[in-house]
Amino acid sequence: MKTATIGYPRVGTLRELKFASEKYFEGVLSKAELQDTAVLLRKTHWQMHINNGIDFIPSNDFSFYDNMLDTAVLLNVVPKRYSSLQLDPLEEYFAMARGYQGLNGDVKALVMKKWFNTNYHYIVPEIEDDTEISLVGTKPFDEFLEAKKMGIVSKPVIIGAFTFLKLARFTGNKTAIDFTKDIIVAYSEMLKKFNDLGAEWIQFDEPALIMDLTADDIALLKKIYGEILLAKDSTKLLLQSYFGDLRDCYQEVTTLPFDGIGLDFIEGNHSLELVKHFGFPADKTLFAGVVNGKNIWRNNYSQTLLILNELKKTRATIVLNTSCSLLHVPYTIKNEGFLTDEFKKHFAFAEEKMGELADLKKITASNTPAEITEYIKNTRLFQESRFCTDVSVQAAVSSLTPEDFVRHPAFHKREKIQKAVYNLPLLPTTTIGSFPQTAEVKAKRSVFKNGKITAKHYIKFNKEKIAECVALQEKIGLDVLVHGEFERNDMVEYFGECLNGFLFTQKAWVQSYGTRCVKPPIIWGDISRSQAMTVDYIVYAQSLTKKYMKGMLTGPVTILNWSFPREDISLQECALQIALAIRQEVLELEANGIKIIQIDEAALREKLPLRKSDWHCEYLDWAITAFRLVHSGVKAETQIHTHMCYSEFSDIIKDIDEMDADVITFEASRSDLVIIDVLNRCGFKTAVGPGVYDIHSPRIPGTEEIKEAILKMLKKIPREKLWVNPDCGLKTRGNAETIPSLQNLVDAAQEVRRSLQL
Ligand SMILES: CN1c2c(nc(N)[nH]c2=O)NC[C@@H]1CNc1ccc(C(=O)N[C@@H](CCC(=O)N[C@@H](CCC(=O)N[C@@H](CCC(=O)O)C(=O)O)C(=O)O)C(=O)O)cc1
Ligand SMILES: N[C@@H](CCS)C(=O)O
Ligand SMILES: [Zn+2]
Repeated sequence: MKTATIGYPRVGTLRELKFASEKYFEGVLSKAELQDTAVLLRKTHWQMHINNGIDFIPSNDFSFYDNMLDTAVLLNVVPKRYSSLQLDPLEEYFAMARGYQGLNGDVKALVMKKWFNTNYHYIVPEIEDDTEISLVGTKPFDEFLEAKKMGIVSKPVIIGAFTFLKLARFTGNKTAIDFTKDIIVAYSEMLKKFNDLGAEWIQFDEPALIMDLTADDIALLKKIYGEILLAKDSTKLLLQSYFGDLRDCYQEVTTLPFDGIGLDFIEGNHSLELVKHFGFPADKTLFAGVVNGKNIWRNNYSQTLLILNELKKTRATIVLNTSCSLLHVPYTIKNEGFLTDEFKKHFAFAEEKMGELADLKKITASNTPAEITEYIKNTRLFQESRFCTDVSVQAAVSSLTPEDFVRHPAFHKREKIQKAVYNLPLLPTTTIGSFPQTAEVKAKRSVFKNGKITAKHYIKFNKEKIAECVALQEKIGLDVLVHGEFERNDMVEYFGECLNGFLFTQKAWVQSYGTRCVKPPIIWGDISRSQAMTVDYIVYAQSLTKKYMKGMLTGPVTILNWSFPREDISLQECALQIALAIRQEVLELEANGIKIIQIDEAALREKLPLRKSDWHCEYLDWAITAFRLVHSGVKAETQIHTHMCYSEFSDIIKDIDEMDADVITFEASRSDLVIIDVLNRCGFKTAVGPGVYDIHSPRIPGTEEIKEAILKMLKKIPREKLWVNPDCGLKTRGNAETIPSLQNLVDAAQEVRRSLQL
């Protein structure tokens, strides 16, 4: 069996692309220097594939920001507000990704959304009525030729036409169907061009096919590929799915004349069943996603062989593949100096996963796989005990009763009590928690972590930052203050470091969006809290002001979803363990006089199963209850806030209300406040703070712009329920844009209060 990967990380083992891009944005690095970094990274990644003997090596998986954005540019899907800036192509590309504020104009960034059920974010292409989709770009061809120069006939990877149209946003009256003719022409030309360049295979990524599909979707799929496939010459076409199974279109896909079909046997719960039930055409190649592209635990070879043995029965050619792009895992375990081999041997990051593919190739080639050294070693690993249980934690979870998940008194009673206690102005202003993580803050943490300064020195520094932050917020005139989160490297990793049961890494970076990366902690064992994690800093921050200081925590579902989870216990069990630990922190904050506590559940929507039928049974029932467990023990007057980064929750609005928080803040500005209508229609009880400006972009929103957003919200949301805040935390921003943006926010809220005589 041959081996393949769907795509590879691109940010660089030491985040070279991040640093080069950020220097380019600052004007410190030239375009040519940025391109040099990109060339070197691509070369390195291809070489890694060669070193591991991978047969199908991807190209065009590289991106300066995001592959959906790359595809939009390739297809001439550039909204006029960007093309009219008259920037050079790379600048125009970054203007779409990050917004632009400069000599040529002032434009917001395109909408950014979660990439399926991952912590990666894509840029949403915007198709206007007069957009002319056509193949205008050259990136995939250039990168194919670049690989060819290294002697590699790579497998170009392109977002497929179906997924592109399904994820795009149509801003006028036209819909996907009005653009199919043009997109078919563009993709057919692409096929021809690759054929001329000598590509043996081309991979069209179609993750949208694993979602619930309507009859119209299936008709669209058949139309698109029925025609694109007519343009096929000798270059073979691989339809690659991932993040689930093709249960709604398996027969259509296997009937179309693709040369290869990529199926996910990790997240695709029905994939094996579909193959067994309907068969798989013996004349096609089955790219079998058997190595997990999302989690970092080692592959269990004996279990994988069971799947492969079933697949062999189809008599199709089988290629050993990852379940999705390796973009979602870190580069290599080799760089982890702090983890001992006892731990490391259980993990496989991107590079090690290629090693696993190579092992499986060797094992499957043998008539006596059980005698192959790699197989024996792997079997032993899975027989070993991992010493990761804590019986007291397990007992605490199993003794939970339904009453532990209910907060008293009920919402409306609490609302009245809190109104009387807090005496906040209408439209209270606040922020989401973090303030700019400046170079100074990161450098101080770095020297602390490297043992060059003492804990005492580090804590003193953080307290100085907190004091500055509190003074700044008072000066600006915000109503509810935050401590700024200067002590946190990340809102999840920080808690992972404080809690028992987690492992953390040094260089295991994974791209989240653009130049932003995260280092997800690893859930190794049962989770517990042995000491307070935030209380000292929050209590200190509260001591500096008469205003309310929000305690700031990350919720159990988000900690779980943004970590690498265990595979030996259920996600529900793990979420409840974390919930019990965070609950203790909530109660300790309350006992220390903190009246308002925010428990971020930024990632709650993210892991909602991609198919509606699985929402409740597989997720919401335990995710919402885990959150409720965290705050059900507080007093009526303690105000619980939560925050979600994305407003993509119209369809689970009742469940969000069921979280029973007192206030929820969320992203709304980058998605045109659509969510506000939904809140209005469904009689949402929780008070809301829909973000009035986008923090993912460096542009400074004007007071008028923010006033407009507030007034628009007030048309749909009762004034007693509306909070005014940015979209998300300010950690990625600099002080230069944060201070004027927040001042404009406060000025806007005050002007609205005056104008409406609130
Ligand atoms: C809110 N979001 C988050 C998501 N996921 C998370 N896990 N966390 C989030 O906050 N998902 C959705 C959204 C949007 N996504 C992100 C993702 C990442 C960031 C971000 O700001 N990332 C930072 C890295 C943060 C971090 O871990 N910092 C560390 C390390 C800092 C560092 O680079 N240190 C240098 C040394 C510095 C020196 O010596 O001067 C080094 O290690 O080499 C820390 O602060 O300690 C990023 O820069 O990408 C935001 C939103
Ligand atoms: N409290 C966090 C939430 C981000 S989603 C922050 O402000 O960064
Ligand atoms: Zn957020």
